[in-house]
Amino acid sequence: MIGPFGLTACMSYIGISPSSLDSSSRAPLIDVRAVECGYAGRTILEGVNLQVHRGQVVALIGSSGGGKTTLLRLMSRQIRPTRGTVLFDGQDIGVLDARDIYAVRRRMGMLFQFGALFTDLSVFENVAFPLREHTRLPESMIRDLVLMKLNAVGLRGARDLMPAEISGGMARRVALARAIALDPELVLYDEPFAGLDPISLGVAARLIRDLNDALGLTSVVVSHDLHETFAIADHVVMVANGRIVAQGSPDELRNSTDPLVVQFVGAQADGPVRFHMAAPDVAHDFGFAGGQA
Ligand SMILES: Nc1ncnc2c1ncn2[C@@H]1O[C@H](COP(=O)(O)OP(=O)(O)OP(=O)(O)O)[C@@H](O)[C@H]1O
Repeated sequence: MIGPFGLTACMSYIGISPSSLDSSSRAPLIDVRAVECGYAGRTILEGVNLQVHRGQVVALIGSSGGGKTTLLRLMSRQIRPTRGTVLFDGQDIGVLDARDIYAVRRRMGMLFQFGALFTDLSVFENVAFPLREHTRLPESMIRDLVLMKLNAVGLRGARDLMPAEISGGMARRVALARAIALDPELVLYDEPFAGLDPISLGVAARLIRDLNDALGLTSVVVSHDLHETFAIADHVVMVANGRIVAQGSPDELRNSTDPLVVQFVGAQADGPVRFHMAAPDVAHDFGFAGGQA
């Protein structure tokens, strides 16, 4: 009989080290050091230092366009820093070759913005997909693992449904089951609550926390929903204008007097966080003389 979430035996059977269960290790799982990066020569993040400790739920918050998703992309080596290093479990992932980065990514689960399910596959097959892609497990083991993951998100009973037959909140939970199918050590979530009603949102948030603790995961969650995020995070990191401008426990951020934090947590449009993206002069764009904007 296999337990509710998956066993060490299953993990080693599919070749994954259950090292996340080793709480004796004090080195951070993710260590972002003095990183600078950007797209097409445009610098987005600058001087970013961030440690994600094992077992924690870390929330990345901040205004739109501040660089939160870019930070997740760095952690999963979808992009490389132009300066500085990103260490995963002590390894500089910026210098790994394709084979090694593939091995590292197997230790990460990702639920990226609007991470859609495959519409022509059942709920069961969606969760089975990474197991079929990345392992050679026998069908009976795949079945047990898929049902365990679906059970963990409360949807074992939905296994035969198609994505079109389930709600948005349920689809997000199936995507979560799929993200943890390979028993990752780290799960990266990009706006996992986007578009959910308040009840589904609360359920999804609680699930992220519970799965994190039950499976010995480490989670990084980008979210605009401060209420739910503060309720589940151990550590909150605020990213604005390409820099980390504040970090601490949810209470520390709530009680902060830093104008940037106060502006964001208090949802004020005006303040130190730029509302406008850098753009040509207003007078230039609208064709009138300077000084009249
Ligand atoms: N693939 C890309 N190519 C070029 N520029 C990009 C790319 N992805 C993001 N950017 C730019 O990088 C900046 C940071 O984007 P990013 O998506 O990291 O911000 P964010 O904080 O996650 O925003 P949001 O909360 O709106 O998702 C933005 O100015 C964005 O336009």
